Amino acid sequence: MAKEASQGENHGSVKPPPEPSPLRKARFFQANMRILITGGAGFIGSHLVDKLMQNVKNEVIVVDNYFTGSKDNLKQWIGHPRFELIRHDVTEPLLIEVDQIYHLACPASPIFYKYNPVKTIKTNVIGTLNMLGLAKRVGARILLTSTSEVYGDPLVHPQDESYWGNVNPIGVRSCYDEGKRVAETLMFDYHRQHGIEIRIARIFNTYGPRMNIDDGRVVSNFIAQAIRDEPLTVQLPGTQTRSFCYVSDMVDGLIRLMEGDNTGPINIGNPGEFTMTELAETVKEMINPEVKIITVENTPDDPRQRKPVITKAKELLGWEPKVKLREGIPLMEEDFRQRLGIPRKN
Ligand SMILES: NC(=O)c1ccc[n+]([C@@H]2O[C@H](COP(=O)([O-])OP(=O)(O)OC[C@H]3O[C@@H](n4cnc5c(N)ncnc54)[C@H](O)[C@@H]3O)[C@@H](O)[C@H]2O)c1
Ligand SMILES: O=c1ccn([C@@H]2O[C@H](COP(=O)(O)OP(=O)(O)O[C@H]3OC[C@@H](O)[C@H](O)[C@H]3O)[C@@H](O)[C@H]2O)c(=O)[nH]1
Repeated sequence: MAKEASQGENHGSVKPPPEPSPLRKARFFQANMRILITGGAGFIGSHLVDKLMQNVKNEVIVVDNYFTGSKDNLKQWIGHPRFELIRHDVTEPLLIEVDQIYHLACPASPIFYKYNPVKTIKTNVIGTLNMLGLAKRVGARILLTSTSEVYGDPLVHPQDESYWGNVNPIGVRSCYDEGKRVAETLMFDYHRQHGIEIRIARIFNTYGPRMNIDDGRVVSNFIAQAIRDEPLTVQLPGTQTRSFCYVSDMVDGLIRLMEGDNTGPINIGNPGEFTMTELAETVKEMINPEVKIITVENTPDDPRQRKPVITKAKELLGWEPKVKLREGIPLMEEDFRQRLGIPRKN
């Protein structure tokens, strides 16, 4: 039996994991840890690279197809002897030797994941199968960045990991929501059938520097709009809620999950809950009190409420978020102002 503890109810019997590379057991030659990050040129992925590269015992390999990510996010590491960057689409098989896989590759902003929904499903299903196949061949541990969207438009509030969700299987968000649900299923089937060491993080809305300025997600939209003196676009009804986690807290949680003994799924998010109207008012007050707030049409199936229960993350990972929304917004504003070339008014 694998030693790690599965979360949730009965996950069935688990085969022993495949053998990792003999280098891991070498007595005299202690090799570096080789860590693959799929989607590492994106927002969360590039912050994860920064953190993992701080450990001189880590070698980091990023694969990305640059659909929503950019080499710019990794420019400080290009050419570093412990860093490699590969242009690759995870829907194609990948044959490399690694010890850990952080599998993030997938467009995350609704406007991007809805742009080519069939590709989004392929990325979640075929991409995750390919990464699990790689994990099986080389005996690597694999972490999937799943999402709070597996809870759909939740009928239970706040959401803990035992909730099975309320997802429309045929809606415009389903390519992402159902794609991630299948990805979680594949992770557990490879775990039970082949003994793969898996970790599943259910990430709640995350924000911070380096988000695409035209990413379309709410925090980046509001901050860019406030800086550009454009009205903040609250999608109706404005009473829908989200809970926003700062990216450094998120990266800390992901690494703790990877290094710990629990498969998950584990919610990683900040339980501070805000309506979109409250968020707009906060951004207005903090960045540009002159700016207008307007309401605009929403898109179908927008979840009405979302807030994580993080008891498991606290108890099993010793993790909880440190950065409050009012502390994170100025850090993101600073980054956006630099990239947009718009200094603060006096
Ligand atoms: N940011 C959030 O609020 C949030 C919330 C829940 C889950 N997540 C998950 O975290 C992960 C990262 O999200 P993010 O916010 O950094 O998004 P992002 O769009 O900035 O990053 C995703 C990265 O994956 C790459 N990618 C997409 N499809 C690919 C493919 N087929 N092959 C190779 N690379 C591909 C993109 O180019 C990009 O660099 C995603 O899996 C997302 O579902 C994010
Ligand atoms: O300009 C905007 C953009 C968005 N919104 C609203 O803000 C809320 C959040 O929308 P976002 O697009 O930022 O993100 P969502 O919460 O809908 O989805 C996200 O959830 C978690 C992750 O898996 C993904 O990053 C993404 O799917 C929604 O209610 C949306 O209607 C606005 O009010 N104005």
